[in-house]
Amino acid sequence: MDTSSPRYALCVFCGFSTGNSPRYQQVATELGQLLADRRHQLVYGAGGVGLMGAVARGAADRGGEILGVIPHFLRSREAGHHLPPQTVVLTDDLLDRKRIMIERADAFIALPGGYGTLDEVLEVVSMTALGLDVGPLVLVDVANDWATLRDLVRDLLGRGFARRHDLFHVVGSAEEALDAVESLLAPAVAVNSVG
Ligand SMILES: C/C(=C\CNc1ncnc2c1ncn2[C@@H]1O[C@H](COP(=O)(O)O)[C@@H](O)[C@H]1O)CO
Repeated sequence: MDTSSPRYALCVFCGFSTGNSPRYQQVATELGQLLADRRHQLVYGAGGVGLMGAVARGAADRGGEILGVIPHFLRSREAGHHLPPQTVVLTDDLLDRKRIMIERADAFIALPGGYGTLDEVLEVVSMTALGLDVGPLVLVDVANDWATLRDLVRDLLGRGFARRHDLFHVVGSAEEALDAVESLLAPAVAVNSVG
């Protein structure tokens, strides 16, 4: 087995703030560490602050491979003082950043965040709803963070403005998130396969 190349490129969306509880940073760090331990590449928004920084430092501490994608205008604002080593792709704007992160990823994991995170999550949700196979999306609940999104989906379904309810998965820990994406990405094994 080739152990040098990453297994999957996993894009993590999350806030450039830390949130109101230390638990958010703990989970973000753990996600970065586990992602690297399991030999996945981290694709993310190239930030060194907030949860973005915590995920990246977690991955870097364990020798993980990191691809950061960020527009020129955000680079100094979101780099902070503890940006770990990574390959950086500079983009002209936020739309290009989002497109490149989505193109480069096999699957998506979202931690809690603000408007930017919500925008990225909804981009993947709406692309999947349109039948574009961008990869599975797993949301990590740290403190019931995704309840309002689930309520919104229920509301859209109830009012006849959405048809699919299976556009993302919600889990309760970093480990469950990685278990979920790995099983969703694993090639199906044919029941009658030999060897
Ligand atoms: C696509 C455009 C506006 C929509 N807003 C955003 N789109 C993509 N990324 C964004 C947007 N606003 C902030 N961001 C970045 O997301 C990261 C996480 O931010 P959060 O708000 O803490 O969740 C961070 O890098 C933000 O800069 C305009 O064309």
